Amino acid sequence: MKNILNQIVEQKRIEVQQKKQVQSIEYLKQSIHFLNPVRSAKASVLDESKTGIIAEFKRKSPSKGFINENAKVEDVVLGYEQFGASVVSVLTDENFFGGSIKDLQQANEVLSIPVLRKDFIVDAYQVYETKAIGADLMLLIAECLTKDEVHDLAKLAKEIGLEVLLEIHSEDQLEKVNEYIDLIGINNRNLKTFEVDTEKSKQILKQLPEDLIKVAESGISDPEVVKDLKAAGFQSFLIGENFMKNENPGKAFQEFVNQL
Ligand SMILES: O=P(O)(O)OC[C@@H](O)[C@@H](O)c1c[nH]c2ccccc12
Repeated sequence: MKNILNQIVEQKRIEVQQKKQVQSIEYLKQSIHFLNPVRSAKASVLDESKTGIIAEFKRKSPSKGFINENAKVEDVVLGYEQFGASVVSVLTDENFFGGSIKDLQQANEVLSIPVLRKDFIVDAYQVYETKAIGADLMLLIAECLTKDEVHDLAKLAKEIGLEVLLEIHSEDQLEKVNEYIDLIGINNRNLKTFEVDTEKSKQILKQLPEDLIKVAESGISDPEVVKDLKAAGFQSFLIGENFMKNENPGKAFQEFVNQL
């Protein structure tokens, strides 16, 4: 049986082919020349006046179903920013996460802090698109890409002025890290089985290159876990559902941060 990640990537490739028919890659390339330079996520995460948290806007997920279907982007992300988020992550995948490019653009318009495009990037077209919609950095998921694909997509991202977060969840994916990666995320959640294991993330952390910003991703709902991961050496924490499951995610974020 196919796991969820394979299904998502298969669907994504079809989606990208369809998009290319509607708007050519040349058109996207031209439109990015007029954009502002990126707000650096690396710098924002290291900024001591902020929390190091990458707070996520996520309406639904394959593991949980609907979390907060009708949340208003501006309200949520402004709450995140106001109470000390370093970066805001916005899901743009529609089929599996209920997100959209529009959600990201709306977040981007109101925020001063950097915006991460959270999607399944498998094609150069999506890298240009990420820049064209105004995101500051993009996610690459090691599990869905070969070493060469990670290299080529990350290199292109850097060339057009995007930062790159590479997500891994096992030691053997470390070989996919290259000089174009700015932040490395260790996913506590196995995307195939949905199990969460922060102890394993701490083990992998020990083997990461010194100069990369280290992000612990997924399944975090307890401020004590953030403290523990920080003590282990993580500089940043990607948290979504724990905030989004509340009617007022910005307020939930504030309450969480007060306990750090
Ligand atoms: O909602 P959580 O458990 O706090 O997790 C956030 C984030 O890490 C998760 O959404 C995520 C991590 N890697 C991904 C890859 C694609 C889509 C989503 C994700």
